[in-house]
Amino acid sequence: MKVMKFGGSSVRDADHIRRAVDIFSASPDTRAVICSAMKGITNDLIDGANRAAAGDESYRDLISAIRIRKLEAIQELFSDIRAAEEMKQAIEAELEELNNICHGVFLVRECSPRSLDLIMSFGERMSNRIIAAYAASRGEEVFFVDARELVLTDDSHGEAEVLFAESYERIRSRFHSREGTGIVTGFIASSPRGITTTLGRNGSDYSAAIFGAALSADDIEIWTDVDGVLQADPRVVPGAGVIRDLSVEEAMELSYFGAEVLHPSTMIPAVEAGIPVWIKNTLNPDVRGTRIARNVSSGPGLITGIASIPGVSLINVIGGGMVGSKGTAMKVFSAFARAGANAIMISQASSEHSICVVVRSSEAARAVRYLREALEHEIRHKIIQEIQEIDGLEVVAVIGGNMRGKPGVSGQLFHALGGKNINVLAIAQGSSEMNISFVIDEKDHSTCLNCIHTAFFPQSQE
Ligand SMILES: Nc1ncnc2c1ncn2[C@@H]1O[C@H](COP(=O)(O)OP(=O)(O)O)[C@@H](O)[C@H]1O
Ligand SMILES: N[C@@H](CC(=O)OP(=O)(O)O)C(=O)O
Repeated sequence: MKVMKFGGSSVRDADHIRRAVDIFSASPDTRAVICSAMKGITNDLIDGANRAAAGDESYRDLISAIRIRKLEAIQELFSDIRAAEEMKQAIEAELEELNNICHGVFLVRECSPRSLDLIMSFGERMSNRIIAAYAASRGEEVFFVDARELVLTDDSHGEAEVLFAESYERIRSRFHSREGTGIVTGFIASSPRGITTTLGRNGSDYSAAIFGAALSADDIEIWTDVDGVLQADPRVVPGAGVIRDLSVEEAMELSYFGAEVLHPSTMIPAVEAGIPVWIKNTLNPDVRGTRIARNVSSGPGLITGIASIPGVSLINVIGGGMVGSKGTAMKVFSAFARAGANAIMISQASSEHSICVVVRSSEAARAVRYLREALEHEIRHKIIQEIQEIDGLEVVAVIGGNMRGKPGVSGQLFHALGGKNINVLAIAQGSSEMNISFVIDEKDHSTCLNCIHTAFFPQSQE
C-alpha cells in the first residue's frame, strides 16, 4: 500500500492536476494522496496577509488573482456544468471566508502567526477540494480529508510540533472507517483546541510521512517536477544526474544544506517506521526516480551530491586571549541561542585563535549585538580583539557516505576550487565524515557548483 504526495508544482493548474489524478488512479493500492497548494499560492497568501496588515488594500488584488486561477482550473477540469457550478460555489465560499479574515487583519493592522497560519491554510484547502471533486467526477473512489481534523500539533504557530500518538490514532480511525483513497490537505494541522496550525514551509512532505507512518504504508512517493534527487540543483548545474539510491543520512544532509527537493525532518516519521521514500516526476512518471531508505549503500562515486545555502553571513570572533581560556566558546554559543540565530556551520581554528559561525544573513546583525553584550568583559580586557561580520556569502556542502575513511576527497575538492580561483573563507567537516562544508562568496555560486560537479561526476558531463 502506498501514500503519495503531489507538491505545488504538480498541482499548479488543470493540466498538472489531470496528470496527478492519472498517476494515483493508475495505482489502486494508493490509500492516501497528500496535495499541496497550487504553486505560488502560499506565497501569495503570505504576501496578501502582509499587505493587509500594512493597511494596503491591494491584498484584494491577490485574492482576485487566486480566484481567477481556481476558476480557470475548475472550468478546464469539470465538463459537467452542474459539477463545475457546485465546485465554483464551494471555492467562492472559501474565498469569502479568506477575504473576511484578511479584512479583519486590514482593520486591526496586525497579522499574528496564528492568523497567518489560518490564512495560509486556504491554499491546501482549496486545491484539495478541487482535486478530490475532480477525481470523483472521473469515477474514482475518493474522500476529501481536511488534515486539521486528524493531524494534531502544539500551538507553536508557523512551524508546529506534531503530537504523533493522537494524530496516528485519528488518522488510523478515519481511514479504517472509509474505503477508497483519501485526498488530504498537506501542510496544515490544528492544535488540540481546534486552532489551525501549519507544519512549516514546504511541510506537505512532512504530512505525507506522517500519513505514511500512521497507515504503515509500504512506500511513500513524493511527486515533483524533476526526475528525482539530482547530484546538484539542476537550475545551476544543468548536467546534474539523478541519484538512484540515497541513504537516509545522505538525504538529511542534502536537505539540511538546501537541496530544495527534500525538506529537513520530513522523512523522520517514515524512517522510524522503516518506509522507503521515493522522489518521482509527475511530468515523467515512467522514470524510476530516487529511493531513500535505511541501510542503502552509497553509489559508486566518491561523493553523492552537492547542495548550498545562499544568503548567509560569517561571524568571526577573533582573539589571541581565547587560547586556553575556558568558557569563551560557551558564552559565544549561548549568545547565538539567545539571539535566536541558528548556527548553520561552525569552525574553530585549532590554535583557538578564532571561532567562526555561519548564520542566515537575516539573523546576523542581532547575533553580533548579543555577542558584543555577552563578551563585553572579554572585549574590554582584550581577550577578544574583534567580532567581524562578513555578508554576501554562501555555504556549499559536498555530501556522500563513501567519503567516510577515504583520504583525498578534500584534496580533490579544494584543488578543483583553486583551479577556478574560488576563495574559501571557512571549512568544516561533520563528525560523521559524510559532509565537507565550506563558505564562499555568493558571486562564485555557479562556478563553484559546476566545477565540483565536473570534478566528481565526469561521466555526467557528456
Ligand atoms: N539536488 C536537487 N535535486 C532535485 N531538485 C532540486 C535539487 N536542488 C534544488 N532542486 C529544485 O527543487 C525543485 C523541486 O522542489 P519544490 O519546488 O519544493 O517542489 P514541489 O513543488 O514539488 O514541492 C526542483 O524543481 C529543482 O529545481
Ligand atoms: N504550500 C506549502 C506546503 C508545501 O509543502 O508546498 P510544496 O509541496 O509546494 O513545497 C508551502 O508552500 O510551503
